[in-house]
Amino acid sequence: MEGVDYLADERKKAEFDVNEMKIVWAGSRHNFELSDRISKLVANDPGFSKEGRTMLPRKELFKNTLRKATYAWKRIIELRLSEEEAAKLRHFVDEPAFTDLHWGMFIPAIKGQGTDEQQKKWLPLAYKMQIIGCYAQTELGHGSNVQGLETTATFDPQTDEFVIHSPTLTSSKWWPGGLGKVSTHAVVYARLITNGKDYGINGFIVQLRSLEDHKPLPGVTVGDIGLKFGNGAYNTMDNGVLRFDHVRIPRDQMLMRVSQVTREGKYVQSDVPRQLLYGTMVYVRQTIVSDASNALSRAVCIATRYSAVRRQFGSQNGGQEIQVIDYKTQQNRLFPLLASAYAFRFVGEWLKWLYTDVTQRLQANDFSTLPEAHACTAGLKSLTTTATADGIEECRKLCGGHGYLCSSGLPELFAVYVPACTYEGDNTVLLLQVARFLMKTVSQLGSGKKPVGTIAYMGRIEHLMQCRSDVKQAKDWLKPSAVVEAFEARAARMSVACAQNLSKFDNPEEGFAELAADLAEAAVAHCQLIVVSKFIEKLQQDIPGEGVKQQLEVLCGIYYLFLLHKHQGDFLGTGYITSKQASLANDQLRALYSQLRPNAISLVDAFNYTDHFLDSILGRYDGNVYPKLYEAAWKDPLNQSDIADGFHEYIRPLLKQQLRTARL
Ligand SMILES: CC/C=C\C/C=C\C/C=C\C/C=C\C/C=C\C/C=C\C=C\C(=O)SCCNC(=O)CCNC(=O)[C@H](O)C(C)(C)COP(=O)(O)OP(=O)(O)OC[C@H]1O[C@@H](n2cnc3c(N)ncnc32)[C@H](O)[C@@H]1OP(=O)(O)O
Ligand SMILES: Cc1cc2nc3c(=O)[nH]c(=O)nc-3n(C[C@H](O)[C@H](O)[C@H](O)COP(=O)(O)OP(=O)(O)OC[C@H]3O[C@@H](n4cnc5c(N)ncnc54)[C@H](O)[C@@H]3O)c2cc1C
Repeated sequence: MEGVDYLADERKKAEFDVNEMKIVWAGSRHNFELSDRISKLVANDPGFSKEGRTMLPRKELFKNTLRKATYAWKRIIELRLSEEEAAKLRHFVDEPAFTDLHWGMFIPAIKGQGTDEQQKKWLPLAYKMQIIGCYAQTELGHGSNVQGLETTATFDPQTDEFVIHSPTLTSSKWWPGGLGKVSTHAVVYARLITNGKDYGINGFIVQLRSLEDHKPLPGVTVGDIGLKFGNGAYNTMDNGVLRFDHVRIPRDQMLMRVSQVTREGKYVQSDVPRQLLYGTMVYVRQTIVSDASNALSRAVCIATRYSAVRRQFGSQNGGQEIQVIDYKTQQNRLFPLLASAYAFRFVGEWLKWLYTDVTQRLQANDFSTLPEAHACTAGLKSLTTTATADGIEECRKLCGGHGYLCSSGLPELFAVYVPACTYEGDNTVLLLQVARFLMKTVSQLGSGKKPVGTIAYMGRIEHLMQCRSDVKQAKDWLKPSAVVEAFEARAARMSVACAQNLSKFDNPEEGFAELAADLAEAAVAHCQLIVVSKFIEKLQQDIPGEGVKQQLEVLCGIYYLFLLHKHQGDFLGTGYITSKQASLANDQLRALYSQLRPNAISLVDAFNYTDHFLDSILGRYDGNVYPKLYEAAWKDPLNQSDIADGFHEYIRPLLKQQLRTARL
C-alpha cells in the first residue's frame, strides 16, 4: 500500500533527536541544508532519473551519461549554482562521468602545479568547460611506480617546444577517466628531458582533440580501454588509452610551479619539494576518505532498513516471525559497519582540516607537515576504502538473496566503489608508504626530534612499551583513556617490533621488502588509532540535541571494541591486554549492540538520503519492500513477452525432440 510507513514503529523507538543528528552527520547546519536542498532538487528532476540504468548496453549507457552530465551543467548554469552547490549536484546525480575527473583532478592539478600565469590562462577555460580535461598519469606498464613512467617530454630549443612521445607500448597512457571519448585536454605526466638529461616526472598540459570537430589531433591516438566490472556501474566512464607520436606543445604548457625549463633549455628546480608533483593525489585521497563514509552509509542504510523489514523464524502462536535485525549475529555484522560509517565521517572531516592546514602552510613555504599529510591521506585512504568495499559486500550478504538483485542497489554500489581500493594508489602500496613514515619516526626517536601530530604518541614510547591495561570490568572499556592507550600501545609496539627486525638486515631496502607484510599491519594499527582518536575527540566537543551525544558514544564504543575484538591477536600478542580483558571487551560490545538496536533505523535516517539517491528497493524509506520487488521484476526486458525470444529457435526443437523420444 502506498503512503504507509512500514518502519514507523521502528522510528518511534528512537531515543535521540534525529534532526540534530542529521546536522552532526552533515558536519554543520549549512552543509545539512545544502545537501537536503540539492538532493531533493535532483530527486525531483526527471532528467536525472536512474530508471533502467543497469539494463543499458554500453554505448547507450555512455550516451545517457553524457546527456545527464551535460544536463547537470545546464542546470548549474540556469540556477546559478555556486561551486559548492554544483559539486553537491554532481554528487547526488550519482553517476560517474568525465566531469568527475575534469573538476576533481584536471583543475586541481593545474591549481597545484601551475604557476600563477598558467592558472590565469587555463583555469577560466576549464571553469567554463570550454575545454574538458583529464589526469593522464598511469600507463599500461606502470601505475604504482610513478617514477617508472616512460612517456617522454623532450625539450626542443630550436622551436621552444616540448615533444611528447610514447616510446613503447607499455608507455601508452591507460586508465585515465574521461580520456577515452570526451577530454579535449589532459595533464600528462612524462619524463622531462632537456639537453640530453632525464629530470624525472613532470606534468604537461596537452591538447588531445580538436575543439572544432573533436577529432584526435595529429600524432594523438586515443580511445576507450573497454568494458569494466559490473552492470552499468563504472562503465559510464570512458577510461582511456592514449599514445603520442612526437606531439609538439609550447614550452609554457609544462606545469612550472615545482620546476622550470628556461628558453635556453636549462632545468631549474624551485625551492618547493619535488613531492608537490604528487599533490593532486594527496588532495584526491583526502576526498576519497570523505567519500568512503558516503558509500558505506548508503550500503548500511539499505541493509539496516531491510533487516528491520525482513522476518525469519521464531513465530510464536501464529504471530509474526523475528525481524532479522534482532539476531545477534546480524547485529555483530551490521552494527560495526554502521559505527564505521560514522567513524569515517568524522575522520574525513578532520582530514579535510589537516589538508587545508598543510595547503596554507605550503603557500607560506612551510613544508614541515607534508610528510605527515602524505602518510595520513595515504593510510586513511587505504584503511577506509578497504573497509568500505568489504562493508558494502557484507551489506549485500546481510540482505540475503534479495541483496543479489540489482534492484537492491548493492551490486552496482559495490561495482562502482571497489576500484577505490586501487585508484589513487593501490591500498597495499599506500600502507607501505605509511610504514616508511613510521620506521623513519621510530629511527629518529633518540635524536631529540619530538614527534608531533598523529605520531605524537611515539614521544611516549618508553611508557607505551611497558604499560598494561587496567581494565577490570566490562564497563571500564568505555573509558576513553583506557581505549586510546590500548590502541597507542598496540601501534607503537608493532612499529617498534618491525624496526627491531629491520635492524637485523644489512641492507635496509632488502629488510623492508622481506618484512613488508608485518610493516603493512603496523601501518593499519597506526591508521586505526587515528580513526579511533578522532572519533573520541569528536565526542569531547559540544554536541547539541537530545540523546545525540549518547548515541555517538555507543557508536564509538562499537567501532573500537569491534576492532579490538577483530585484532585481539595484536593486543594480546603485544602483551597490552590479558585474555580476560579481551573477553570483557566482547561483553561490553554485546551490551552496546543492545543499546543501539532501538535506534538503528533512526541512525540511518540521519544520513538523510532520498530514495532517488539510495536507488534501492530494499532500502526504501517506507520499508514497502515486497510489492515493489514484485513490481520491479515485471519491468525486466525478459518479461516483455510470455514467450522468450529464442524459444522457437532453441527450446521448441528441444521439447519436440523429447516428445519424439517419449513416443518411441
Ligand atoms: C551506484 C553509485 C554510482 C555512482 C557514484 C558516483 C560518483 C563517485 C563519486 C566520487 C568518488 C570519489 C572519488 C573518485 C575519484 C577518483 C577516481 C578516479 C580517478 C582516479 C585517478 C587515479 O588513480 S590517478 C593515478 C593515481 N596514481 C597513484 O596513486 C600512484 C601511486 N603511487 C605513488 O603515489 C608513488 O609512486 C609512491 C608514493 C607509491 C612512491 O613514490 P616514489 O617517488 O617512487 O617514492 P618514494 O621513494 O617511496 O618516495 C619519495 C619521497 O616522497 C614522499 N612521497 C611520496 N608520495 C608523496 C605524496 N603524495 N606527497 C608527499 N610526499 C610524498 C615519500 O614519503 C618519500 O619521502 P621521504 O621523506 O621518505 O624521502
Ligand atoms: C576505475 C579506475 C580509474 C582510474 N582512473 C585513473 C585516472 O583518471 N588517471 C590515472 O592516471 N590513473 C587512473 N587509474 C589508474 C590507477 O591509479 C592505478 O591502477 C593504481 O595506481 C594502481 O596501479 P597499478 O594498476 O599499476 O597496480 P600495480 O602496482 O601493478 O599493482 C598490482 C599488485 O601489485 C602489488 N604491488 C605493486 N607494487 C608493490 C610494492 N612496491 N610492494 C608490494 N606490492 C606491490 C599491489 O599491491 C597489487 O596487488 C584508474 C584505475 C582504476 C581502476
